[in-house]
Amino acid sequence: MAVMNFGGVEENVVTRDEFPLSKAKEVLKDEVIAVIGYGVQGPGQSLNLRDNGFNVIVGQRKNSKSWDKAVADGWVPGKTLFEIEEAAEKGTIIQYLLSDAAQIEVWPVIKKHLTPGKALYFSHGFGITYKDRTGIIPPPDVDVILVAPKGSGTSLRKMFLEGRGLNSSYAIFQDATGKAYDRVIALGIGIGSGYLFETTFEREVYSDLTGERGTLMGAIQGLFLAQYETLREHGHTPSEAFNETVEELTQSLMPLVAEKGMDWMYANCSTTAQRGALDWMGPFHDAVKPVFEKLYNEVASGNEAQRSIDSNSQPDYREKLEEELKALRESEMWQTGVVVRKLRPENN
Ligand SMILES: NC(=O)C1=CN([C@@H]2O[C@H](COP(=O)(O)OP(=O)(O)OC[C@H]3O[C@@H](n4cnc5c(N)ncnc54)[C@H](O)[C@@H]3O)[C@@H](O)[C@H]2O)C=CC1
Ligand SMILES: CC(=O)[C@](C)(O)C(=O)O
Ligand SMILES: [Mg+2]
Ligand SMILES: [Mg+2]
Repeated sequence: MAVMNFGGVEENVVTRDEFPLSKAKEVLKDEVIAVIGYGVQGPGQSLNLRDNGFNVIVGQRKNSKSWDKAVADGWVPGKTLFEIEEAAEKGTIIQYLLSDAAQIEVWPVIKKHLTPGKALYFSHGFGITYKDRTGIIPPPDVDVILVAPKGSGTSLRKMFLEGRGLNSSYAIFQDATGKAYDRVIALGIGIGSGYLFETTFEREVYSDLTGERGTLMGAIQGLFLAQYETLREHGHTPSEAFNETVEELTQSLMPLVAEKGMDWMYANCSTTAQRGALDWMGPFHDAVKPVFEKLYNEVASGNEAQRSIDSNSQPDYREKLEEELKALRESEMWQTGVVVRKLRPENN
């Protein structure tokens, strides 16, 4: 484990140099890794593990779209693809990658097969941290570990195929065997993480729920829409409003931020833009800070988790989500986006 200085604060990180794939394979050579669930993280993690040469099987409900997808991805029924219970029985490491709500429902089945010495692996601190609400309380004689890729399972797979690596956090909740550290890091490297940074189950879920509701997904749409509406209400055309809100950000400016940070992006814009951005970042910060504070409190109190459990436990929750996504997709702003994307020269 390396101690690295992040802007003046020291943290533990594990890199591939220090814990190479060969070491990960040695650590896990006698393990059967059962990846339970084949939604978004399941495919990314299991395919990367398989391509990296680990002994991995998939557990998924039969007669589901995800089962058919697993077959299409080369998992073989009866050999490497099983019903959830059978996979849980065969696995010495159980990667619990059902949706967080489904994890509650299926828990009794998984628990039954958590015999001494096995490891239970999560990619979210949700089930364990909110145990009073999820009922997920593992037996004391198994390792309980976490690797949380910081991005979509789709990106985890895509970046792996490009020879890159998404970073992940890792945590140990319970070390029953004395092998939890080696197991968690080996799995983190095996699924294709670029590097791993240390956390706890609680800090992972609090930061993750805040991030996705905040800047990563919720806040960004709120911000985009507020600016788009303002421009439209003042007579600007859809293409002008969209380009000035979304397209320029994703195509030109965010890649500069990704490359060398915010000051670098600023420095590559006009001095007029720099003056204005430096003046207006304060008021925007002050306007949204109270919303972030409220959001964090809702996460830490468990209210957000409860809302997500309640809505995801409805039988028609997928249909309802799809309806809301459809409304987003059909809004003027995102319909404008469809046309704008088509106009990118590389897309035609
Ligand atoms: N989606 C992502 O990229 C990320 C997800 N995570 C975490 O990874 C875990 C898995 O998340 P996703 O891949 O998004 O899950 P998902 O929502 O795509 O669902 C995974 C699987 O659960 C199965 N499933 C749903 N309800 C079921 C039920 N009642 N009984 C049996 N199976 C059922 C589905 O068939 C699907 O294959 C969660 O803990 C999530 O928070 C962490 C980082 C990113
Ligand atoms: C992709 C990811 O890490 C999220 C946004 O936290 C999630 O899908 O839960
Ligand atoms: Mg996340
Ligand atoms: Mg999340």
